[in-house]
Amino acid sequence: MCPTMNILATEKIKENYEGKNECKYQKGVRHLCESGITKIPRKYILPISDRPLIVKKEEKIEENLNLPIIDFAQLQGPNRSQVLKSLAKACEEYGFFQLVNHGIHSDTIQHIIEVGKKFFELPFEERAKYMSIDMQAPVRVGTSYNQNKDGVFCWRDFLKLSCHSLSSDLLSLWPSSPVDLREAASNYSKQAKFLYQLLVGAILESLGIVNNNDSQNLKEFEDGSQLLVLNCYPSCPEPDLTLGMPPHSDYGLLTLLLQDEVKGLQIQHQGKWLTVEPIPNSFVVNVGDHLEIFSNGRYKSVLHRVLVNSSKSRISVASLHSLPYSSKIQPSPNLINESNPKLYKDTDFATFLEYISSCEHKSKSFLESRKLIN
Ligand SMILES: O=C(O)CCC(=O)C(=O)O
Ligand SMILES: [Fe+2]
Repeated sequence: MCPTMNILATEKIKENYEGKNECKYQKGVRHLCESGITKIPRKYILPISDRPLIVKKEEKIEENLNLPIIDFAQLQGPNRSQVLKSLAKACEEYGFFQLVNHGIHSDTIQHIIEVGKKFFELPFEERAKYMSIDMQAPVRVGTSYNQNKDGVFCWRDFLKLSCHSLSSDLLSLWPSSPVDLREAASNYSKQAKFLYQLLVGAILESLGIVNNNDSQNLKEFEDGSQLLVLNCYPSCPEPDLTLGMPPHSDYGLLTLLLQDEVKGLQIQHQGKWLTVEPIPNSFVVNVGDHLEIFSNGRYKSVLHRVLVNSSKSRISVASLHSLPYSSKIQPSPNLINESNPKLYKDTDFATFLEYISSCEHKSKSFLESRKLIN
């Protein structure tokens, strides 16, 4: 064989090999781990500058963050105005808070986490029935952040369930295994939605927006979209080379996040990545891009990411809430005046979907693209 032919043949073999591997990675991290790996494949290795700095326990300089705590029971009682001030401060300074005494029973919380664990333990073929690369599919099992576009994959598998109008038609599309998934997820999502509605009312009040005829129809905030995302981060043999989720902000108004007892969530605060300490049965609540836009930049949609670890897998359940898919999202006219000019372009859900499906994940790029002044 002449040397050129030799090079071409080698290239072809390499292409085939990589093509085959690409296909393997699309099947998710659990599937990959089931083959008994001891090193992570190149596909998951981040460039050095994007890798997390994982601090060993013995070194004791890990930076943990106690997020502001909002006591939901207090918010509903005579101290409401005081709690609203703390809520506003948390949304301005951190974009995050932990919500305690929220009234959702710990059994409901444990049930959805258990069901999540069981789902990801199902045989690959069972989970694969729900795999789809269509970002708008009402039920979607997938991997990484945006598996259609990500150059480097992240160490996450997920199940996304659209919860818009929990009709029996919609529920029949949800996974039938584990047997109690539909019941646990619909029960949980209804309660999370109710909590969100009360919270978003408090957020609007904290912004000084009251329900009057001049303001956007506030019903839109309550009757909007909801997406439940069950995240599974399997234990990882080389956690310092990859991430469970890359730095990102959430697109919606508010995200209510449950995490199990394994830590991993980090938020960016004053230029540092700080680990959020899990509080059992509490929610981590964060401001999304739509709320930053609506509040004309007063409340911050903050970058966060997820670390993985070598000994434990981790489950989290995010309930993402926003306006109805067809609504326009714009800075509230109530918050704009001569000294506070409009800072963001109007947007809608379709624009967001178009943006994320058309570019590789680049941290806060969607929100940045909506800014009028950079
Ligand atoms: O798993 C976590 O702690 C965070 C998940 C997250 O950021 C998301 O689902 O958007
Ligand atoms: Fe997130």
